[in-house]
Amino acid sequence: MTTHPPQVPPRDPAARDAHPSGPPVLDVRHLGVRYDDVRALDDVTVSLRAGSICGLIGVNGSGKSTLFKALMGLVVPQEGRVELFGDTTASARRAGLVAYMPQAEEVDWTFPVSVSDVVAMGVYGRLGAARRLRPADRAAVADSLDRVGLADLARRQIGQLSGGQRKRVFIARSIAQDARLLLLDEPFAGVDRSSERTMTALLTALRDEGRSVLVSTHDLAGVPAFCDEAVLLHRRVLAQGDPAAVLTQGNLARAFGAAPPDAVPAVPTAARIGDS
Ligand SMILES: Nc1ncnc2c1ncn2[C@@H]1O[C@H](COP(=O)(O)OP(=O)(O)OP(=O)(O)O)[C@@H](O)[C@H]1O
Repeated sequence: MTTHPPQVPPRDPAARDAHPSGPPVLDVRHLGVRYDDVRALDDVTVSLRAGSICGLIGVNGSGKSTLFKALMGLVVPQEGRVELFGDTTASARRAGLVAYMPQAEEVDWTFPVSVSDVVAMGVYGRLGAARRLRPADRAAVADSLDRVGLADLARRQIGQLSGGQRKRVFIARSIAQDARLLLLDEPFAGVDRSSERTMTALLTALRDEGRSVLVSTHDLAGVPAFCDEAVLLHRRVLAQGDPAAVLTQGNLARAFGAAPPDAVPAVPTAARIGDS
């Protein structure tokens, strides 16, 4: 049983206006990443301003996960540079400014930690040498779990949660951390429509607080309503900007080989794109 599932908030332009565009929170210039002879990213230039949600779209193998890993310093690019909040990734991570949710299969869910332990990892960075949770830290953990509707599951082992609940635990951890930039690699993969709606509502609320989100997704039809910006990736950036301008038939045809007829934004039903 979960508690207090967040409601889908209406889009609030006033809240967006409270966070005018300033310096980018994420600034990637001419990034190139190779794995031996596989060129995963080539001359990728992307930026994201504060208080916006950017959808990262591309077929399997187009380089989305590699981009997240390069942003987190988990792969070393051969070309170009990454700046987060005008500084290096290492500095942004040390300052707790950035949180990363890898794809589910990259996480060891059998690790013997509770839901609450995982969320508490978000506050460890700001603890002193003793690394002991203070009352305020425990309150931050509890509040974060409550916010994602998982307070009742705090003591459960992380592997005993459903796929959608696990994703919400990661979001709770980033809330406890007070991260300003969330990097989410396919958070909607394998979750049902209701859980997806719960998560998009949460992320929209976090965006309205001025946080920024880069999120990879195969749910093209959901992008225009959910995202402020979109990036279409196919090893290179094929298009970026306003979702309606990015998700054109022509751009989708370039990204997916042929534009999937049910994947264009005008179609109300959600469409998921598999391997090309
Ligand atoms: N560790 C690795 N070693 C060698 N090649 C890799 C490695 N990781 C990824 N690749 C290759 O790099 C390219 C980009 O992979 P990446 O995982 O970034 O794509 P993706 O867009 O995230 O795919 P998906 O949607 O399937 O998650 C692919 O050709 C992939 O096979």
